[in-house]
Amino acid sequence: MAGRGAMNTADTIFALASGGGRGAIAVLRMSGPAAGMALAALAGGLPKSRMASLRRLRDEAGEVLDQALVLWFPGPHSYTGEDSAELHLHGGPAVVAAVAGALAALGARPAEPGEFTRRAFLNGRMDLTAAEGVADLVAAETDAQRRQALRQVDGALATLTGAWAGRLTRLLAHQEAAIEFAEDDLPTDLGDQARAGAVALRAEIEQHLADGGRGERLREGVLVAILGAPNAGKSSLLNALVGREAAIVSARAGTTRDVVEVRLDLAGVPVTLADTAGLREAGDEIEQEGIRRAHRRAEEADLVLAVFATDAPPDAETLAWVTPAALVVANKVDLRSAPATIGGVVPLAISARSGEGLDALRAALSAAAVRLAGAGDAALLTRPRHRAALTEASAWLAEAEAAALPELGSEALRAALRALGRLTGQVGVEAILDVVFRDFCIGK
Ligand SMILES: Nc1nc2c(ncn2[C@@H]2O[C@H](COP(=O)(O)OP(=O)(O)OP(=O)(O)O)[C@@H](O)[C@H]2O)c(=O)[nH]1
Ligand SMILES: [K+]
Ligand SMILES: [Mg+2]
Repeated sequence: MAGRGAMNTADTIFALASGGGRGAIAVLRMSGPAAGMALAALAGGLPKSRMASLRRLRDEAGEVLDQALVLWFPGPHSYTGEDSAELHLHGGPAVVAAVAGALAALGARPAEPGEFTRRAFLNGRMDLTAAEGVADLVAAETDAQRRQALRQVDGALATLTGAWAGRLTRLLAHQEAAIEFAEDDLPTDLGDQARAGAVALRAEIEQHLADGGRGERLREGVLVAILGAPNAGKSSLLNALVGREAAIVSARAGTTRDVVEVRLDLAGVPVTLADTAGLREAGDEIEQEGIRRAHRRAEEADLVLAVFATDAPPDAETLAWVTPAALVVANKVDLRSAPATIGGVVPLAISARSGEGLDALRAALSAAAVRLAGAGDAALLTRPRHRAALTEASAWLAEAEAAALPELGSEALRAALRALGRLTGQVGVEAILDVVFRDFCIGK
């Protein structure tokens, strides 16, 4: 066993690559050493490479299972790097089940989630960040997410990391040379050069680390918590923003208890909008639990939307959440005009009932979402794993800069290089493979 993957790559695997359920066409893909044999057995011979051919598929008993387009991708120039095939079947569940049964009878086994891409990585067809990008692309719900994932598939993060690793390798060479020359008692500034290079490189890495977590947030979605006193109109506002009655609205204070969450696409950024229980001291046990949940969600939120109603004075509980980072809303301007400021902030004047001011609020929310998550067009870190690797590389560079002896500096530079290698999957891969591929879907 090569040690790079826990699953046996001697197996030939297959999986439905298109979505489950009934569809016009279902794509079954397979990969592995027996893919050619299995395809030939099913289709009565191997078709031309990478050309779609219409074939009758038969099982071992000779029964026709379907008429399908079949594609043959001999390795190593395939997605996985192995011999692979695709069967474009009629999309009925019985057809898919019959063909899957025939493949199993030929010795292939159902693939694990992410196993195709895992094999592509193991066979050097892509680096780890590109593999992660594939998972993100499949999961992308919005334009900005799609752009970010595609950039990562295209190698934006790997290219950046590779360039840093190249520079580090040169620094290391300088440092090693400095050690050699020092033994020969020759004066040299190679060590100083290496040190200066480390300083510059660390500054660049730190700049990327200081990205405000935008890439990660775009992957996960931005969380916006709607807070306010009972009856401020939080649930009405949520409903108005999503255009449906997602939350119960009533004239009774304390209507909302559980947190009600809806998903919105704002300027290509996925946003979860959380409606919460109105903040107040009074109320029964259930309402108090609701208020605790409101506070918890607000603490977790990337953005707080503080809602006040023009027909009541601003309440202290909600005012406590008004910060320069919060969006402040004065609702019910159809009843009374909005105050100039609330808690020192100019509020957005809206009416959840008449719709006044909602476009401006939507624009403000979109701008905040893009500020928090980016638009998907930079080579950003998209996972905690990336951040951890770069943080470690930066720490080792700092160590190299401070090293009292050139030998210690060399050691630290080498450690920094290893940290960068972990990001793209060149080093230490055993420990992270399962983490990376666990959130893939089956068939990818
Ligand atoms: N006139 C007017 N009434 C509104 C507006 N928005 C909400 N209301 C009314 O205010 C009352 C409370 O609205 P909700 O949306 O339930 O308020 P809430 O903040 O979710 O209340 P809780 O869930 O109890 O905390 C309802 O009777 C709404 O119809 C508005 O813009 N103008
Ligand atoms: K209410
Ligand atoms: Mg409510």
